[in-house]
Amino acid sequence: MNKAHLDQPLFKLDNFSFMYNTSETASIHQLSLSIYENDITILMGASGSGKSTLALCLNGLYPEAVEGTTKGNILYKGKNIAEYPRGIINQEVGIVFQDPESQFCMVRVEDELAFVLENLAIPRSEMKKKIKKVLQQIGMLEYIDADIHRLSGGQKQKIALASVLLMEPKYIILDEPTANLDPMSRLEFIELIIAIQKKTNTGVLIIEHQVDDWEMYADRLVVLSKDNHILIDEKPETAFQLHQNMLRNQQIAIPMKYLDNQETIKKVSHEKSMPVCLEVHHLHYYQKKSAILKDISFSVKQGEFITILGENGAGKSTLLQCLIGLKKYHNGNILFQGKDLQAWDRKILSKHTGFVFQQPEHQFICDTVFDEVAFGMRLNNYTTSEINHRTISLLQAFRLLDHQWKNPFTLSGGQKRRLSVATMLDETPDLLLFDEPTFGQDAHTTKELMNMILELQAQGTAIIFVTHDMDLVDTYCERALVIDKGSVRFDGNPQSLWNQKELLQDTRLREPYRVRESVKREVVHMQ
Ligand SMILES: Nc1ncnc2c1ncn2[C@@H]1O[C@H](COP(=O)(O)OP(=O)(O)OP(=O)(O)O)[C@@H](O)[C@H]1O
Ligand SMILES: Nc1ncnc2c1ncn2[C@@H]1O[C@H](COP(=O)(O)OP(=O)(O)OP(=O)(O)O)[C@@H](O)[C@H]1O
Repeated sequence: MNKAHLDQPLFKLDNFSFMYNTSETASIHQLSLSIYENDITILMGASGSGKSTLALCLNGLYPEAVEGTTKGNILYKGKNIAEYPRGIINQEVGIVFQDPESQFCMVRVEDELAFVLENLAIPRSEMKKKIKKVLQQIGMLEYIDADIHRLSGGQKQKIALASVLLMEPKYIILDEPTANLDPMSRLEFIELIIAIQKKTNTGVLIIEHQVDDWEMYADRLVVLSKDNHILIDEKPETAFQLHQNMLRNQQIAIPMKYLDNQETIKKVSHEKSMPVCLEVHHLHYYQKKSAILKDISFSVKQGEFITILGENGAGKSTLLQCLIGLKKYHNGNILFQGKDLQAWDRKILSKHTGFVFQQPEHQFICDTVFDEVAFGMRLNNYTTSEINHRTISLLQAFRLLDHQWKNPFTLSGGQKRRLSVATMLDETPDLLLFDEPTFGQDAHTTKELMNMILELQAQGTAIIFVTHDMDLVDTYCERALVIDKGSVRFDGNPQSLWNQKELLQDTRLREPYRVRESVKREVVHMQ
Protein backbone atom coordinates (compact mmCIF):
# COMPACT_ATOMS: atom_id res chain seq x y z
CA MET A 1 0.00 0.00 0.00
CA ASN A 2 1.40 3.36 -0.89
CA LYS A 3 -0.32 6.03 1.22
CA ALA A 4 1.39 6.44 4.58
CA HIS A 5 -1.06 6.14 7.45
CA LEU A 6 -0.07 7.29 10.90
CA ASP A 7 -3.57 7.04 12.35
CA GLN A 8 -5.16 3.77 13.43
CA PRO A 9 -7.24 2.02 10.78
CA LEU A 10 -11.01 2.42 10.87
CA PHE A 11 -11.35 -1.31 10.20
CA LYS A 12 -8.73 -3.90 10.98
CA LEU A 13 -9.33 -7.48 9.90
CA ASP A 14 -7.15 -9.90 11.73
CA ASN A 15 -7.11 -13.41 10.27
CA PHE A 16 -10.84 -13.07 9.71
CA SER A 17 -12.88 -15.94 8.23
CA PHE A 18 -16.58 -16.25 7.48
CA MET A 19 -18.46 -19.37 6.46
CA TYR A 20 -22.16 -19.62 5.59
CA ASN A 21 -23.67 -22.56 7.49
CA THR A 22 -25.05 -24.00 4.25
CA SER A 23 -21.63 -23.86 2.60
CA GLU A 24 -18.81 -26.37 2.78
CA THR A 25 -16.06 -23.80 2.28
CA ALA A 26 -15.38 -20.42 3.84
CA SER A 27 -16.43 -17.40 1.75
CA ILE A 28 -13.79 -15.29 3.50
CA HIS A 29 -10.68 -17.16 4.51
CA GLN A 30 -8.12 -15.86 7.05
CA LEU A 31 -8.16 -12.32 5.69
CA SER A 32 -5.95 -9.63 7.24
CA LEU A 33 -6.52 -6.10 6.00
CA SER A 34 -6.55 -2.53 7.34
CA ILE A 35 -8.95 0.06 5.94
CA TYR A 36 -8.42 3.75 6.70
CA GLU A 37 -10.98 6.40 7.45
CA ASN A 38 -10.36 8.93 4.69
CA ASP A 39 -9.31 6.67 1.84
CA ILE A 40 -11.15 5.77 -1.32
CA THR A 41 -10.51 2.05 -1.67
CA ILE A 42 -11.56 -0.11 -4.61
CA LEU A 43 -12.16 -3.80 -3.90
CA MET A 44 -12.09 -6.12 -6.91
CA GLY A 45 -12.15 -9.89 -7.31
CA ALA A 46 -13.74 -12.55 -9.48
CA SER A 47 -17.42 -13.34 -9.02
CA GLY A 48 -17.84 -15.36 -5.83
CA SER A 49 -14.55 -14.26 -4.25
CA GLY A 50 -16.39 -12.94 -1.18
CA LYS A 51 -16.62 -9.17 -1.80
CA SER A 52 -20.30 -8.70 -0.87
CA THR A 53 -19.91 -11.00 2.13
CA LEU A 54 -16.99 -8.89 3.33
CA ALA A 55 -19.03 -5.68 2.86
CA LEU A 56 -21.82 -7.09 5.02
CA CYS A 57 -19.37 -8.16 7.73
CA LEU A 58 -17.80 -4.67 7.81
CA ASN A 59 -21.19 -3.08 8.17
CA GLY A 60 -22.02 -5.31 11.14
CA LEU A 61 -25.01 -6.98 9.45
CA TYR A 62 -23.20 -10.32 9.26
CA PRO A 63 -22.97 -12.71 11.04
CA GLU A 64 -26.13 -11.56 12.88
CA ALA A 65 -28.45 -11.42 9.86
CA VAL A 66 -27.48 -14.77 8.35
CA GLU A 67 -26.63 -18.27 9.52
CA GLY A 68 -22.86 -18.20 9.42
CA THR A 69 -19.76 -18.68 11.54
CA THR A 70 -16.82 -16.33 11.98
CA LYS A 71 -13.24 -16.87 13.10
CA GLY A 72 -10.68 -14.15 13.86
CA ASN A 73 -11.66 -10.52 14.40
CA ILE A 74 -12.78 -7.34 12.75
CA LEU A 75 -11.87 -4.28 14.80
CA TYR A 76 -13.82 -1.07 14.15
CA LYS A 77 -12.07 1.98 15.65
CA GLY A 78 -9.89 -0.43 17.61
CA LYS A 79 -12.77 -2.37 19.22
CA ASN A 80 -14.13 -5.74 18.16
CA ILE A 81 -17.16 -5.19 15.94
CA ALA A 82 -19.11 -7.86 17.85
CA GLU A 83 -18.87 -5.78 21.05
CA TYR A 84 -20.76 -2.76 19.70
CA PRO A 85 -24.44 -2.46 20.67
CA ARG A 86 -26.77 -3.49 17.84
CA GLY A 87 -27.45 -0.79 15.23
CA ILE A 88 -24.46 1.43 16.01
CA ILE A 89 -22.21 0.22 13.23
CA ASN A 90 -24.89 0.24 10.53
CA GLN A 91 -25.56 3.91 11.30
CA GLU A 92 -21.90 4.83 10.98
CA VAL A 93 -21.14 2.55 8.04
CA GLY A 94 -23.66 3.09 5.24
CA ILE A 95 -23.96 0.49 2.53
CA VAL A 96 -25.62 0.64 -0.89
CA PHE A 97 -26.28 -2.94 -1.94
CA GLN A 98 -25.93 -4.64 -5.28
CA ASP A 99 -29.66 -5.24 -5.20
CA PRO A 100 -31.35 -2.06 -3.95
CA GLU A 101 -34.73 -3.75 -3.51
CA SER A 102 -33.52 -5.65 -0.45
CA GLN A 103 -32.86 -2.33 1.26
CA PHE A 104 -36.34 -0.77 1.32
CA CYS A 105 -38.90 -0.99 4.15
CA MET A 106 -41.60 1.47 3.03
CA VAL A 107 -43.83 1.89 -0.01
CA ARG A 108 -43.35 5.58 -0.90
CA VAL A 109 -40.03 7.31 -1.59
CA GLU A 110 -40.63 10.07 0.97
CA ASP A 111 -41.72 7.59 3.66
CA GLU A 112 -38.63 5.46 3.04
CA LEU A 113 -36.36 8.46 3.52
CA ALA A 114 -38.37 9.71 6.53
CA PHE A 115 -37.95 6.25 8.07
CA VAL A 116 -34.17 6.64 7.87
CA LEU A 117 -34.38 10.05 9.56
CA GLU A 118 -36.74 8.74 12.26
CA ASN A 119 -34.16 6.12 13.18
CA LEU A 120 -31.67 8.94 13.60
CA ALA A 121 -34.17 10.81 15.85
CA ILE A 122 -34.30 13.82 13.50
CA PRO A 123 -37.28 16.07 14.43
CA ARG A 124 -40.24 15.84 12.01
CA SER A 125 -40.02 19.57 11.28
CA GLU A 126 -36.58 19.13 9.70
CA MET A 127 -37.34 15.99 7.73
CA LYS A 128 -39.00 17.45 4.63
CA LYS A 129 -36.16 19.88 4.02
CA LYS A 130 -33.50 17.17 4.33
CA ILE A 131 -35.41 14.76 2.10
CA LYS A 132 -35.92 17.36 -0.62
CA LYS A 133 -32.27 18.33 -0.48
CA VAL A 134 -30.99 14.79 -0.89
CA LEU A 135 -33.46 14.00 -3.70
CA GLN A 136 -32.35 17.14 -5.49
CA GLN A 137 -28.73 16.04 -5.11
CA ILE A 138 -29.44 12.76 -6.90
CA GLY A 139 -31.83 14.24 -9.50
CA MET A 140 -34.95 12.46 -8.18
CA LEU A 141 -36.97 15.27 -6.58
CA GLU A 142 -39.91 14.72 -8.94
CA TYR A 143 -40.27 11.17 -7.52
CA ILE A 144 -40.77 12.24 -3.89
CA ASP A 145 -44.37 10.91 -3.89
CA ALA A 146 -43.72 7.86 -6.08
CA ASP A 147 -44.21 4.24 -5.00
CA ILE A 148 -40.77 2.64 -4.82
CA HIS A 149 -41.82 -0.64 -6.45
CA ARG A 150 -42.94 1.31 -9.50
CA LEU A 151 -39.57 2.92 -10.05
CA SER A 152 -37.19 1.59 -12.69
CA GLY A 153 -34.07 -0.37 -11.61
CA GLY A 154 -31.79 2.67 -11.89
CA GLN A 155 -34.22 4.95 -10.07
CA LYS A 156 -34.34 2.47 -7.14
CA GLN A 157 -30.55 2.45 -7.00
CA LYS A 158 -30.56 6.25 -6.65
CA ILE A 159 -33.09 6.12 -3.78
CA ALA A 160 -30.90 3.54 -2.02
CA LEU A 161 -28.00 5.98 -2.22
CA ALA A 162 -30.21 8.82 -0.91
CA SER A 163 -31.04 6.74 2.21
CA VAL A 164 -27.35 6.26 2.91
CA LEU A 165 -26.46 9.92 2.30
CA LEU A 166 -29.16 11.01 4.77
CA MET A 167 -27.36 9.09 7.52
CA GLU A 168 -24.23 11.23 6.96
CA PRO A 169 -22.18 8.11 7.61
CA LYS A 170 -18.55 7.95 8.68
CA TYR A 171 -17.85 5.39 6.01
CA ILE A 172 -19.71 4.42 2.82
CA ILE A 173 -19.60 0.98 1.22
CA LEU A 174 -20.84 0.83 -2.38
CA ASP A 175 -21.47 -2.70 -3.64
CA GLU A 176 -21.77 -2.33 -7.42
CA PRO A 177 -23.82 0.82 -6.98
CA THR A 178 -23.81 1.99 -10.58
CA ALA A 179 -24.65 -1.31 -12.24
CA ASN A 180 -28.21 -0.22 -13.09
CA LEU A 181 -27.50 3.41 -13.88
CA ASP A 182 -27.56 4.96 -17.34
CA PRO A 183 -24.15 6.25 -18.54
CA MET A 184 -24.68 9.89 -17.50
CA SER A 185 -26.26 8.98 -14.14
CA ARG A 186 -23.29 6.70 -13.55
CA LEU A 187 -20.84 9.56 -14.13
CA GLU A 188 -22.90 11.93 -11.99
CA PHE A 189 -23.12 9.31 -9.23
CA ILE A 190 -19.33 8.94 -9.21
CA GLU A 191 -18.82 12.72 -9.21
CA LEU A 192 -21.32 13.07 -6.35
CA ILE A 193 -19.57 10.45 -4.23
CA ILE A 194 -16.18 12.03 -4.88
CA ALA A 195 -17.53 15.51 -4.03
CA ILE A 196 -19.02 14.18 -0.77
CA GLN A 197 -15.76 12.45 0.05
CA LYS A 198 -13.79 15.65 -0.53
CA LYS A 199 -16.20 17.79 1.48
CA THR A 200 -16.69 15.49 4.45
CA ASN A 201 -13.60 13.28 4.33
CA THR A 202 -15.87 10.24 4.46
CA GLY A 203 -14.02 7.06 3.53
CA VAL A 204 -15.46 4.99 0.68
CA LEU A 205 -15.11 1.32 -0.24
CA ILE A 206 -16.12 0.65 -3.83
CA ILE A 207 -16.85 -2.88 -4.97
CA GLU A 208 -17.03 -2.95 -8.76
CA HIS A 209 -16.15 -5.12 -11.74
CA GLN A 210 -15.57 -2.15 -14.07
CA VAL A 211 -13.62 0.68 -12.54
CA ASP A 212 -12.73 2.79 -15.59
CA ASP A 213 -14.52 5.85 -14.21
CA TRP A 214 -13.52 5.33 -10.56
CA GLU A 215 -9.87 4.37 -10.59
CA MET A 216 -8.38 7.86 -11.02
CA TYR A 217 -10.00 8.96 -7.74
CA ALA A 218 -8.99 5.96 -5.65
CA ASP A 219 -6.10 5.85 -3.20
CA ARG A 220 -5.90 2.13 -3.22
CA LEU A 221 -6.89 -1.02 -5.11
CA VAL A 222 -7.32 -4.25 -3.17
CA VAL A 223 -7.77 -7.40 -5.24
CA LEU A 224 -9.12 -10.60 -3.69
CA SER A 225 -8.00 -13.78 -5.38
CA LYS A 226 -10.37 -16.60 -6.32
CA ASP A 227 -9.11 -18.58 -3.32
CA ASN A 228 -9.74 -15.59 -1.12
CA HIS A 229 -6.48 -13.98 -0.17
CA ILE A 230 -5.18 -10.49 -0.96
CA LEU A 231 -3.39 -10.61 -4.25
CA ILE A 232 -2.78 -6.91 -4.83
CA ASP A 233 -2.88 -3.91 -2.52
CA GLU A 234 -1.46 -0.89 -4.33
CA LYS A 235 -2.28 2.42 -5.94
CA PRO A 236 -4.65 1.58 -8.85
CA GLU A 237 -2.41 3.13 -11.47
CA THR A 238 0.56 1.02 -10.37
CA ALA A 239 -1.49 -2.16 -10.16
CA PHE A 240 -3.09 -1.73 -13.58
CA GLN A 241 0.26 -0.93 -15.20
CA LEU A 242 2.35 -3.62 -13.54
CA HIS A 243 0.10 -6.59 -12.90
CA GLN A 244 -2.01 -7.03 -16.02
CA ASN A 245 -1.39 -10.75 -16.41
CA MET A 246 -2.14 -11.45 -12.79
CA LEU A 247 -5.36 -9.42 -13.04
CA ARG A 248 -6.43 -11.20 -16.22
CA ASN A 249 -5.84 -14.58 -14.55
CA GLN A 250 -8.23 -13.49 -11.84
CA GLN A 251 -10.85 -12.51 -14.46
CA ILE A 252 -10.57 -8.85 -13.57
CA ALA A 253 -11.37 -6.13 -16.10
CA ILE A 254 -8.45 -3.78 -16.67
CA PRO A 255 -9.57 -0.20 -17.41
CA MET A 256 -9.29 0.50 -21.13
CA LYS A 257 -6.84 3.32 -20.75
CA TYR A 258 -4.21 0.86 -19.51
CA LEU A 259 -4.61 -1.48 -22.47
CA ASP A 260 -2.26 -0.94 -25.41
CA ASN A 261 -4.21 -3.00 -27.91
CA GLN A 262 -7.97 -3.16 -27.79
CA GLU A 263 -9.17 -6.59 -28.80
CA THR A 264 -11.20 -6.47 -32.02
CA ILE A 265 -14.26 -8.68 -32.08
CA LYS A 266 -15.88 -9.59 -35.35
CA LYS A 267 -19.54 -8.66 -35.13
CA VAL A 268 -21.89 -11.25 -36.62
CA SER A 269 -23.66 -9.59 -39.54
CA HIS A 270 -27.10 -11.03 -39.82
CA GLU A 271 -28.26 -12.50 -43.10
CA LYS A 272 -30.47 -9.86 -44.76
CA SER A 273 -32.61 -12.59 -46.35
CA MET A 274 -33.60 -14.09 -42.97
CA PRO A 275 -37.31 -14.06 -42.17
CA VAL A 276 -38.76 -11.47 -39.82
CA CYS A 277 -39.01 -12.81 -36.25
CA LEU A 278 -40.81 -10.00 -34.45
CA GLU A 279 -42.86 -7.04 -35.66
CA VAL A 280 -43.99 -4.24 -33.38
CA HIS A 281 -46.63 -1.86 -34.73
CA HIS A 282 -47.61 1.40 -33.01
CA LEU A 283 -47.28 -0.02 -29.51
CA HIS A 284 -48.69 1.99 -26.58
CA TYR A 285 -48.53 1.06 -22.92
CA TYR A 286 -50.03 3.08 -20.07
CA GLN A 287 -49.57 2.97 -16.32
CA LYS A 288 -52.23 4.78 -14.31
CA LYS A 289 -53.14 6.84 -17.40
CA SER A 290 -49.59 8.01 -18.02
CA ALA A 291 -48.05 6.77 -21.26
CA ILE A 292 -44.92 4.69 -20.58
CA LEU A 293 -44.55 3.51 -24.21
CA LYS A 294 -45.72 5.71 -27.09
CA ASP A 295 -46.23 4.59 -30.65
CA ILE A 296 -43.30 2.18 -30.84
CA SER A 297 -42.70 0.45 -34.18
CA PHE A 298 -39.78 -1.71 -35.32
CA SER A 299 -39.09 -5.22 -36.53
CA VAL A 300 -36.34 -7.77 -35.89
CA LYS A 301 -35.18 -10.53 -38.21
CA GLN A 302 -34.01 -14.01 -37.23
CA GLY A 303 -30.28 -13.86 -36.44
CA GLU A 304 -30.34 -10.12 -35.76
CA PHE A 305 -28.77 -8.63 -32.61
CA ILE A 306 -30.40 -5.41 -31.52
CA THR A 307 -29.62 -3.46 -28.40
CA ILE A 308 -32.07 -1.20 -26.60
CA LEU A 309 -30.61 1.88 -24.96
CA GLY A 310 -31.99 4.83 -23.03
CA GLU A 311 -31.88 6.68 -19.74
CA ASN A 312 -33.18 5.25 -16.47
CA GLY A 313 -36.95 5.11 -16.61
CA ALA A 314 -37.13 5.52 -20.42
CA GLY A 315 -39.30 2.38 -20.72
CA LYS A 316 -36.80 -0.30 -21.82
CA SER A 317 -37.79 -3.02 -19.34
CA THR A 318 -41.47 -2.28 -19.93
CA LEU A 319 -40.92 -2.69 -23.68
CA LEU A 320 -39.15 -6.04 -23.21
CA GLN A 321 -41.94 -7.28 -20.99
CA CYS A 322 -44.53 -6.32 -23.62
CA LEU A 323 -42.51 -8.10 -26.32
CA ILE A 324 -42.63 -11.39 -24.44
CA GLY A 325 -46.26 -11.07 -23.38
CA LEU A 326 -45.54 -10.42 -19.68
CA LYS A 327 -47.18 -7.00 -19.86
CA LYS A 328 -50.38 -6.50 -21.80
CA TYR A 329 -50.03 -3.49 -24.09
CA HIS A 330 -52.98 -1.18 -24.66
CA ASN A 331 -52.76 -0.16 -28.31
CA GLY A 332 -50.94 -1.40 -31.38
CA ASN A 333 -49.90 -4.98 -32.02
CA ILE A 334 -46.97 -7.37 -31.87
CA LEU A 335 -46.49 -10.24 -34.30
CA PHE A 336 -44.13 -13.08 -33.39
CA GLN A 337 -43.29 -15.18 -36.47
CA GLY A 338 -46.19 -13.58 -38.28
CA LYS A 339 -48.81 -14.46 -35.65
CA ASP A 340 -50.32 -12.06 -33.11
CA LEU A 341 -48.46 -12.47 -29.82
CA GLN A 342 -51.69 -12.66 -27.86
CA ALA A 343 -52.92 -15.55 -30.02
CA TRP A 344 -49.92 -17.75 -29.12
CA ASP A 345 -50.36 -20.56 -26.62
CA ARG A 346 -48.14 -19.50 -23.64
CA LYS A 347 -46.47 -22.90 -23.31
CA ILE A 348 -45.58 -23.10 -27.00
CA LEU A 349 -44.43 -19.46 -27.01
CA SER A 350 -42.10 -20.15 -24.09
CA LYS A 351 -40.44 -22.94 -26.09
CA HIS A 352 -39.58 -20.48 -28.85
CA THR A 353 -38.55 -17.55 -26.67
CA GLY A 354 -36.45 -16.79 -23.60
CA PHE A 355 -36.31 -13.82 -21.26
CA VAL A 356 -33.53 -12.92 -18.82
CA PHE A 357 -34.90 -10.53 -16.20
CA GLN A 358 -33.13 -7.45 -14.81
CA GLN A 359 -33.37 -9.01 -11.33
CA PRO A 360 -32.29 -12.68 -11.61
CA GLU A 361 -34.23 -13.62 -8.46
CA HIS A 362 -37.48 -12.93 -10.31
CA GLN A 363 -36.73 -15.98 -12.42
CA PHE A 364 -35.92 -18.57 -9.75
CA ILE A 365 -38.51 -21.20 -8.89
CA CYS A 366 -36.50 -24.29 -7.82
CA ASP A 367 -34.59 -25.26 -4.68
CA THR A 368 -31.30 -26.10 -6.35
CA VAL A 369 -29.18 -24.60 -9.09
CA PHE A 370 -29.27 -27.92 -10.98
CA ASP A 371 -33.07 -28.11 -10.94
CA GLU A 372 -33.35 -24.50 -12.03
CA VAL A 373 -31.37 -25.24 -15.21
CA ALA A 374 -33.11 -28.60 -15.78
CA PHE A 375 -36.62 -27.19 -15.23
CA GLY A 376 -37.36 -26.24 -18.85
CA MET A 377 -35.99 -29.54 -20.14
CA ARG A 378 -38.19 -31.54 -17.75
CA LEU A 379 -41.19 -29.49 -18.89
CA ASN A 380 -40.35 -30.40 -22.47
CA ASN A 381 -40.06 -34.11 -21.64
CA TYR A 382 -36.34 -34.57 -22.35
CA THR A 383 -34.97 -37.96 -21.28
CA THR A 384 -33.11 -38.14 -17.96
CA SER A 385 -29.76 -38.68 -19.65
CA GLU A 386 -30.36 -35.74 -22.02
CA ILE A 387 -31.28 -33.56 -19.04
CA ASN A 388 -28.18 -34.57 -17.07
CA HIS A 389 -25.86 -34.11 -20.00
CA ARG A 390 -27.20 -30.71 -21.11
CA THR A 391 -27.55 -29.37 -17.55
CA ILE A 392 -24.01 -30.32 -16.59
CA SER A 393 -22.58 -28.78 -19.74
CA LEU A 394 -24.49 -25.51 -19.14
CA LEU A 395 -23.37 -25.43 -15.48
CA GLN A 396 -19.82 -25.96 -16.64
CA ALA A 397 -20.01 -23.23 -19.27
CA PHE A 398 -21.34 -20.77 -16.70
CA ARG A 399 -18.87 -21.84 -13.95
CA LEU A 400 -21.66 -23.01 -11.66
CA LEU A 401 -20.89 -26.71 -11.41
CA ASP A 402 -19.40 -26.37 -7.90
CA HIS A 403 -22.61 -24.68 -6.80
CA GLN A 404 -25.11 -27.08 -8.42
CA TRP A 405 -26.70 -28.25 -5.13
CA LYS A 406 -27.00 -24.77 -3.62
CA ASN A 407 -30.23 -22.87 -3.33
CA PRO A 408 -30.23 -20.25 -6.15
CA PHE A 409 -31.01 -17.50 -3.65
CA THR A 410 -27.75 -18.13 -1.78
CA LEU A 411 -25.52 -17.51 -4.80
CA SER A 412 -23.40 -14.38 -5.17
CA GLY A 413 -24.78 -11.57 -7.39
CA GLY A 414 -22.72 -12.60 -10.42
CA GLN A 415 -23.49 -16.32 -9.94
CA LYS A 416 -27.24 -15.57 -9.80
CA ARG A 417 -27.02 -13.60 -13.03
CA ARG A 418 -25.11 -16.40 -14.78
CA LEU A 419 -27.73 -18.88 -13.60
CA SER A 420 -30.55 -16.69 -14.91
CA VAL A 421 -28.94 -16.75 -18.36
CA ALA A 422 -28.15 -20.50 -18.26
CA THR A 423 -31.81 -21.34 -17.55
CA MET A 424 -32.79 -19.75 -20.84
CA LEU A 425 -30.42 -21.86 -22.93
CA ASP A 426 -31.97 -25.28 -22.43
CA GLU A 427 -32.67 -25.23 -26.16
CA THR A 428 -31.86 -22.81 -28.95
CA PRO A 429 -34.73 -20.33 -28.89
CA ASP A 430 -35.86 -18.22 -31.87
CA LEU A 431 -35.97 -15.05 -29.81
CA LEU A 432 -33.97 -14.20 -26.69
CA LEU A 433 -34.54 -11.05 -24.66
CA PHE A 434 -31.98 -9.90 -22.10
CA ASP A 435 -32.48 -7.13 -19.57
CA GLU A 436 -28.95 -6.00 -18.60
CA PRO A 437 -27.41 -9.49 -18.48
CA THR A 438 -23.80 -8.39 -18.03
CA PHE A 439 -24.14 -6.11 -15.02
CA GLY A 440 -22.30 -7.39 -11.98
CA GLN A 441 -20.24 -9.81 -14.08
CA ASP A 442 -16.49 -10.10 -14.03
CA ALA A 443 -14.56 -9.60 -17.29
CA HIS A 444 -14.26 -13.30 -18.05
CA THR A 445 -17.97 -14.03 -17.66
CA THR A 446 -19.00 -11.02 -19.73
CA LYS A 447 -16.80 -12.21 -22.56
CA GLU A 448 -18.06 -15.78 -22.33
CA LEU A 449 -21.64 -14.64 -22.20
CA MET A 450 -21.19 -12.43 -25.23
CA ASN A 451 -19.52 -15.27 -27.14
CA MET A 452 -22.44 -17.49 -26.32
CA ILE A 453 -24.84 -14.83 -27.55
CA LEU A 454 -22.90 -14.43 -30.81
CA GLU A 455 -23.02 -18.21 -31.30
CA LEU A 456 -26.79 -18.24 -30.81
CA GLN A 457 -27.08 -15.31 -33.17
CA ALA A 458 -25.08 -17.20 -35.81
CA GLN A 459 -27.53 -20.10 -35.39
CA GLY A 460 -30.42 -17.77 -36.22
CA THR A 461 -31.66 -16.66 -32.78
CA ALA A 462 -32.86 -13.05 -32.75
CA ILE A 463 -31.37 -11.22 -29.77
CA ILE A 464 -32.81 -8.14 -28.08
CA PHE A 465 -30.57 -6.85 -25.37
CA VAL A 466 -31.01 -3.93 -22.94
CA THR A 467 -27.76 -2.49 -21.62
CA HIS A 468 -26.16 0.64 -20.19
CA ASP A 469 -22.69 -0.49 -21.30
CA MET A 470 -21.73 1.58 -24.35
CA ASP A 471 -18.39 -0.21 -24.82
CA LEU A 472 -20.25 -3.48 -25.11
CA VAL A 473 -22.62 -1.98 -27.69
CA ASP A 474 -19.67 -0.61 -29.65
CA THR A 475 -17.92 -3.97 -29.61
CA TYR A 476 -20.74 -6.39 -30.32
CA CYS A 477 -23.87 -4.79 -31.72
CA GLU A 478 -24.86 -3.93 -35.26
CA ARG A 479 -28.09 -2.14 -34.47
CA ALA A 480 -29.23 0.08 -31.62
CA LEU A 481 -32.68 1.33 -30.73
CA VAL A 482 -32.75 4.35 -28.42
CA ILE A 483 -35.87 4.84 -26.31
CA ASP A 484 -36.49 8.38 -25.13
CA LYS A 485 -39.36 8.91 -22.68
CA GLY A 486 -41.25 5.98 -24.11
CA SER A 487 -40.69 6.69 -27.83
CA VAL A 488 -38.14 5.43 -30.35
CA ARG A 489 -35.68 8.25 -30.91
CA PHE A 490 -33.06 6.38 -32.96
CA ASP A 491 -32.93 3.08 -34.83
CA GLY A 492 -29.70 2.32 -36.67
CA ASN A 493 -26.03 1.48 -36.56
CA PRO A 494 -24.23 2.36 -33.29
CA GLN A 495 -21.49 4.03 -35.36
CA SER A 496 -23.90 6.70 -36.55
CA LEU A 497 -25.37 7.01 -33.05
CA TRP A 498 -21.97 8.01 -31.63
CA ASN A 499 -21.92 10.97 -34.06
CA GLN A 500 -25.22 12.39 -32.83
CA LYS A 501 -24.03 14.46 -29.89
CA GLU A 502 -27.35 16.17 -29.16
CA LEU A 503 -29.26 12.90 -29.16
CA LEU A 504 -26.68 11.29 -26.85
CA GLN A 505 -26.95 14.23 -24.48
CA ASP A 506 -30.78 14.27 -24.47
CA THR A 507 -30.97 10.54 -23.79
CA ARG A 508 -28.17 10.54 -21.19
CA LEU A 509 -25.99 8.18 -23.21
CA ARG A 510 -22.28 8.53 -23.76
CA GLU A 511 -19.84 7.62 -26.51
CA PRO A 512 -17.82 4.45 -25.84
CA TYR A 513 -14.20 4.75 -24.70
CA ARG A 514 -12.85 4.09 -28.22
CA VAL A 515 -14.77 7.06 -29.68
CA ARG A 516 -13.96 9.39 -26.75
CA GLU A 517 -10.28 8.60 -27.16
CA SER A 518 -10.24 9.17 -30.91
CA VAL A 519 -11.96 12.56 -30.41
CA LYS A 520 -9.34 13.44 -27.80
CA ARG A 521 -6.55 12.44 -30.19
CA GLU A 522 -8.04 14.59 -32.97
CA VAL A 523 -8.19 17.61 -30.67
CA VAL A 524 -4.55 17.13 -29.65
CA HIS A 525 -3.57 16.73 -33.31
CA MET A 526 -5.32 19.98 -34.27
CA GLN A 527 -3.62 22.00 -31.52
N1 LIG B 1 -46.28 -0.25 -12.04
C1 LIG B 1 -45.93 0.99 -12.43
N2 LIG B 1 -46.71 2.07 -12.17
C2 LIG B 1 -46.36 3.32 -12.57
N3 LIG B 1 -45.23 3.59 -13.24
C3 LIG B 1 -44.42 2.56 -13.52
C4 LIG B 1 -44.71 1.21 -13.14
N4 LIG B 1 -43.69 0.42 -13.55
C5 LIG B 1 -42.79 1.25 -14.16
N5 LIG B 1 -43.25 2.51 -14.14
C6 LIG B 1 -42.58 3.69 -14.69
O1 LIG B 1 -42.37 3.42 -16.06
C7 LIG B 1 -41.17 4.04 -16.50
C8 LIG B 1 -40.39 3.04 -17.30
O2 LIG B 1 -39.86 2.03 -16.43
P1 LIG B 1 -38.88 0.90 -16.99
O3 LIG B 1 -38.55 -0.01 -15.86
O4 LIG B 1 -39.45 0.31 -18.22
O5 LIG B 1 -37.60 1.81 -17.36
P2 LIG B 1 -36.17 1.37 -17.89
O6 LIG B 1 -35.91 2.16 -19.13
O7 LIG B 1 -36.08 -0.11 -17.99
O8 LIG B 1 -35.23 1.93 -16.72
P3 LIG B 1 -33.83 1.37 -16.08
O9 LIG B 1 -32.77 1.66 -17.07
O10 LIG B 1 -33.67 2.22 -14.86
O11 LIG B 1 -34.03 -0.08 -15.76
C9 LIG B 1 -40.45 4.57 -15.25
O12 LIG B 1 -40.58 5.98 -15.18
C10 LIG B 1 -41.17 3.91 -14.10
O13 LIG B 1 -41.21 4.80 -12.99
N1 LIG C 1 -26.55 -16.59 1.87
C1 LIG C 1 -25.59 -17.43 1.41
N2 LIG C 1 -25.58 -18.73 1.75
C2 LIG C 1 -24.62 -19.59 1.30
N3 LIG C 1 -23.60 -19.23 0.47
C3 LIG C 1 -23.56 -17.94 0.11
C4 LIG C 1 -24.54 -16.97 0.54
N4 LIG C 1 -24.24 -15.76 -0.01
C5 LIG C 1 -23.11 -15.95 -0.74
N5 LIG C 1 -22.70 -17.24 -0.68
C6 LIG C 1 -21.50 -17.83 -1.32
O1 LIG C 1 -20.34 -17.17 -0.83
C7 LIG C 1 -19.42 -16.94 -1.88
C8 LIG C 1 -19.06 -15.45 -1.91
O2 LIG C 1 -20.22 -14.72 -2.29
P1 LIG C 1 -20.22 -13.13 -2.42
O3 LIG C 1 -21.61 -12.70 -2.74
O4 LIG C 1 -19.58 -12.55 -1.22
O5 LIG C 1 -19.24 -12.98 -3.70
P2 LIG C 1 -18.87 -11.69 -4.56
O6 LIG C 1 -17.38 -11.64 -4.63
O7 LIG C 1 -19.56 -10.48 -4.03
O8 LIG C 1 -19.44 -12.11 -5.99
P3 LIG C 1 -20.11 -11.27 -7.21
O9 LIG C 1 -18.99 -10.51 -7.85
O10 LIG C 1 -20.62 -12.38 -8.08
O11 LIG C 1 -21.19 -10.41 -6.63
C9 LIG C 1 -20.07 -17.44 -3.18
O12 LIG C 1 -19.54 -18.69 -3.55
C10 LIG C 1 -21.54 -17.58 -2.84
O13 LIG C 1 -22.12 -18.66 -3.53
